[in-house]
Amino acid sequence: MALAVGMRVLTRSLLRPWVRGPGATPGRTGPVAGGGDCVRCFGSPRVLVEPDPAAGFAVMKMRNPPVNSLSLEFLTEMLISLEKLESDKAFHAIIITSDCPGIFSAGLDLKEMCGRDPTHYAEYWKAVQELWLRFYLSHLVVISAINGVSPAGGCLLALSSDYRVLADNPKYAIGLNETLLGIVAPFWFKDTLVNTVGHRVAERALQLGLLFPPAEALRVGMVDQVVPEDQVQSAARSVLAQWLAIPGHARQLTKTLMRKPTADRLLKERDADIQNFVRFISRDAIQKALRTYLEKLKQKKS
Ligand SMILES: CCCC/C=C/CC(=O)SCCNC(=O)CCNC(=O)[C@H](O)C(C)(C)COP(=O)(O)OP(=O)(O)OC[C@H]1O[C@@H](n2cnc3c(N)ncnc32)[C@H](O)[C@@H]1OP(=O)(O)O
Repeated sequence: MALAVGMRVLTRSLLRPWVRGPGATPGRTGPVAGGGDCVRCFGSPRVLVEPDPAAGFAVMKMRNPPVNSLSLEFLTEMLISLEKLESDKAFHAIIITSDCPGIFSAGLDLKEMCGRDPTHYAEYWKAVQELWLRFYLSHLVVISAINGVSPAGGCLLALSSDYRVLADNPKYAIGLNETLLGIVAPFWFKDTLVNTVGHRVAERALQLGLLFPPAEALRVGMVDQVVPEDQVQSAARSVLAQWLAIPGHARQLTKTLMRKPTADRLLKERDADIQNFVRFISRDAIQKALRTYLEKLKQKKS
């Protein structure tokens, strides 16, 4: 409920210029790759959308510095931008990438899961579920141009897309590392990974909390392509051409056929999954583990 209200308010306040249409008042302007201003860009404080309606796609850039952690506000803004693009017939695809150097996304925001009350945990988890459901089932082609490290929730976001291009930098590891934090990836994180890399690879990766460097990620099928760092965006654009050449209705129905059973598992148990999360995350031992982990991240600097 709170999420729905939040989304309505944000939609009205942040995206109005685009709602009037690309031919009318331009949206927010900003620098784009290759120089110049992007007169049609729109978005919100944490999500910049660079639309190319003539080519049928938009680039969604995550910019929630320093690490694109998926806070409640950030999740909400991403959902709004996705909804906007989905409801505009000019768009058939999005490329999701990061505006934070070296980081695709650090995953769920640990501060949303630490030292808060059960109502907050429930609201947050519902937003996390919603993000996954919407990206996983989007009728748009979703390509991830992964230009940084992407642990846990960052990896889940990438796994929810249809195709993943990863920059070839040994620092850009990707994986579901929840066990390293002393927490357990929920069944729908696990299902998404199994659907991508198969049962055996997922079983080992999940138990050990493995973060795969690019060559390994490619080998196990966690990503589809590894390219030199300066070619991630162009490679994502190139691959889009192949996806967009397929008749849209056939591709969309096939995507639904492949993914709906996995999404339905969560949809059927959504409230129970929220209750489980709230119970689990509220435990003293889990709160202590998260605090210790956050502390370790801070100490790393000194
Ligand atoms: C049933 C329960 C299931 C719950 C499922 C959870 C899934 C998740 O996604 S849990 C989150 C898992 N994420 C991680 O383990 C990543 C943690 N972060 C890192 O490893 C590193 O930050 C990085 C490799 C992403 C980046 O390293 P870098 O050296 O560039 O930056 P840092 O100095 O480490 O961080 C800067 C700043 O950001 C804070 N931060 C980092 N990650 C998170 C996060 N996930 N949530 C909130 N805040 C985060 C970090 O503490 C630093 O903060 P300060 O500047 O205040 O010290």
